[in-house]
Amino acid sequence: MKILSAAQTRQADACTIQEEGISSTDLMERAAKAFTGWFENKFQSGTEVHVFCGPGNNGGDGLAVSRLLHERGHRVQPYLVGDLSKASDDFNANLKRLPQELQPIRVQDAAAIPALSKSAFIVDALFGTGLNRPVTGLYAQVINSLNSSGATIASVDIPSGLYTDSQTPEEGAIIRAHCTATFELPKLAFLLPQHEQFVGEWHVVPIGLSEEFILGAPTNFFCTTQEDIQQLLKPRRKFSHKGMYGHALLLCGGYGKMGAAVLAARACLRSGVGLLTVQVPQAGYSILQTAVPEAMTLTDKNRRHLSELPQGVEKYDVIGVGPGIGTERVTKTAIGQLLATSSHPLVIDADAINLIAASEKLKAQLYKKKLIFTPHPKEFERLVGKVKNDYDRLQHLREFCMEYKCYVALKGSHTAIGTPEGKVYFNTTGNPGMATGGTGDVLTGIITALVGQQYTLEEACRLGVYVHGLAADLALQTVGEIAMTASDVIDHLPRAFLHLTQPMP
Ligand SMILES: NC(=O)C1=CN([C@@H]2O[C@H](COP(=O)(O)OP(=O)(O)OC[C@H]3O[C@@H](n4cnc5c(N)ncnc54)[C@H](OP(=O)(O)O)[C@@H]3O)[C@@H](O)[C@H]2O)[C@@H](O)CC1
Ligand SMILES: [K+]
Repeated sequence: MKILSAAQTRQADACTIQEEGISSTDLMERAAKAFTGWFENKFQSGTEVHVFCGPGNNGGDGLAVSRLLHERGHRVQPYLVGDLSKASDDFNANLKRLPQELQPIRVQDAAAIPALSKSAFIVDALFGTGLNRPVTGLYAQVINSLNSSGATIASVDIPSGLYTDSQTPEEGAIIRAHCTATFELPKLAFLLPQHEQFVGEWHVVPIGLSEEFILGAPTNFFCTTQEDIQQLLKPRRKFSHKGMYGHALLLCGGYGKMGAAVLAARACLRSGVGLLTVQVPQAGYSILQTAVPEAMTLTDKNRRHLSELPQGVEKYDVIGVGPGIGTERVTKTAIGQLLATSSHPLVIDADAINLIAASEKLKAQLYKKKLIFTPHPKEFERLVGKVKNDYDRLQHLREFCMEYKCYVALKGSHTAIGTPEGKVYFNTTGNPGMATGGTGDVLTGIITALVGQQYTLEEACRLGVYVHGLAADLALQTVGEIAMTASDVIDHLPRAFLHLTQPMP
């Protein structure tokens, strides 16, 4: 699913109106109906709803939503905030459509801002994608007052005051919504961790914008949906054997961190790899053989750390490296050898990233390789330097991937996968239960297995990240967020793959 800019969203709006031969008020009615349907589904009927409308079309949506909720039996109070001399045509059209018994309250100065109780429901329709400067003055006072009321806030399209696709200036007030229903496509701002407190839980509500326009609109940003993933997934062939699903090598584990190797290996095997060999320091031999009997185990000459590559390293289809390996000098040398000699796709995680980030010599060896990096934000900053904010991080992600022609799965609530073409795919599965030691090792194992099965590097990243999050979402139902461990994620990989191979409803 594409993510469009605010300007493109306006164009999509205009294009739809022209294509369908409808008026902009008709499209607004569609949007308001979609929002109202979502709102009623989410909250019980008969609730008292306070709808705050700004002067533009977002405010127009608010007025139409007020009328529709009123018709559905809710107690509704619309508010018209600020100077309405410049109100949009569709705002005015919907103001006229308000029934007699719905008298809007004008809020033209701070004294008129109502004090709302915690139990109230607020619909935030002050500003949408047409916001063109930070919100200050009376509008900011209203926003601050709504935020501090403790009432439940549902935003129309986007929390008012938040910029759709660029950094909101510090001085701008922003609604802190509990939930946001956005029209047709997700907005870039929703996918960035720095906006968690504003956007809350978000939902996309379709309003039938021109498919043709969306298809042709250029963008670098995408959200991965289940449908996208199901189209990527390759069924296993009837006349197949283990040789057809790749032989993966994992270089993982170190003294005191053998768990990382066990987790990566188990996840790799649960993700369909044909054969798996794991090379661990000598101290890990019995651990691996006992914990993961399906894997073949090789031992390093070093007792505690990775220090060498196995013989015949060319025979593997893919190599996953990093979980639990530490940053010893001997390990750095081995990583250097791997980068210098290997022509295989490499999945690089954890301390392998840290070692590369700290060495210009290793970095210089990254060119012309088939590489996937799976850093968390701290590891990513070690690679690219300090970032100023989440938009800056995205820009660094794109630049790094374009420079080294590599893939980076930058882990987070919406893991962002950067590609050599400068595209970014945001993931849509996963939950806070995954914020626990070892889940990253699991992801390394999954992606390594998928590359081994001949998925392209891009497919392996998108599918791997998605199924990793989906397994955690399925685990949520039995273990919950607090108790979730990385092993729970592995244990739910079978159900996650099954879920993806079942036909869409
Ligand atoms: N696209 C779609 O698919 C559909 C979109 N729809 C809806 O339309 C929304 C976009 O509407 P929009 O373009 O009228 O912009 P909106 O956000 O209401 O604000 C613009 C107004 O605010 C003003 N203004 C701006 N910044 C300001 C500030 N900081 N402080 C103070 N004033 C400020 C600006 O006036 P200015 O002073 O700049 O002249 C102008 O009056 C969209 O989010 C969705 O809800 C649906 O109805 C149908 C399908
Ligand atoms: K809004």
